[in-house]
Amino acid sequence: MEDYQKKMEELARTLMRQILKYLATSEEEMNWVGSLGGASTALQLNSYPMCPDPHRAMGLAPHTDTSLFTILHQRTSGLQILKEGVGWVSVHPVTRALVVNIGDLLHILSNARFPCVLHRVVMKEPKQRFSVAFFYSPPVDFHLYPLALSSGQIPLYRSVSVAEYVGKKAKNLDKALSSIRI
Ligand SMILES: O=C(O)CCC(=O)C(=O)O
Ligand SMILES: [Fe+2]
Repeated sequence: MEDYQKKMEELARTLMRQILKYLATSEEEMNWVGSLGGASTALQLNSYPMCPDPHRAMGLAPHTDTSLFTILHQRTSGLQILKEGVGWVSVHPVTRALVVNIGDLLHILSNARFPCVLHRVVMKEPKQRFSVAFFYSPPVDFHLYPLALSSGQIPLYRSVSVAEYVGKKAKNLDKALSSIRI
């Protein structure tokens, strides 16, 4: 497990660097990743027991993750994401592939260019489900705000510390993002 967490930390840092490059973040703002050496990470093992009548079983209620992003390992079906204009779409496991779910903090940081994804777990099959979620976030005292705005682009969100945002999310799950909207 420790080894897996270390590998995920390396992967998350690489991904974060690529995302910031894609967003055309300035040199100064890029230093931000350096400071993510002290990123806050968590590994969560999820188990969804088998239910003989899957129609009566609830997996995981719809939510967005509070992280920058979450790297998910899954071997059985059940995960669904909400696709705008389409509805709930299943994300089936692919051998040797990981799923990356964008969370609220990257949504804010990227000024909604990397939108967070609403997802849930449904237990349609009479089969136990396991998943391993690696949450990648800045340190709790970190203040984040929309980065890499070109001239004329307006920030959609005000600056917020990770701790403040986590508090808002705990109080008001689905209204946290809109509560910091400018
Ligand atoms: O089990 C899953 O695939 C979803 C887990 C998840 O969304 C979470 O832990 O936040
Ligand atoms: Fe999640």
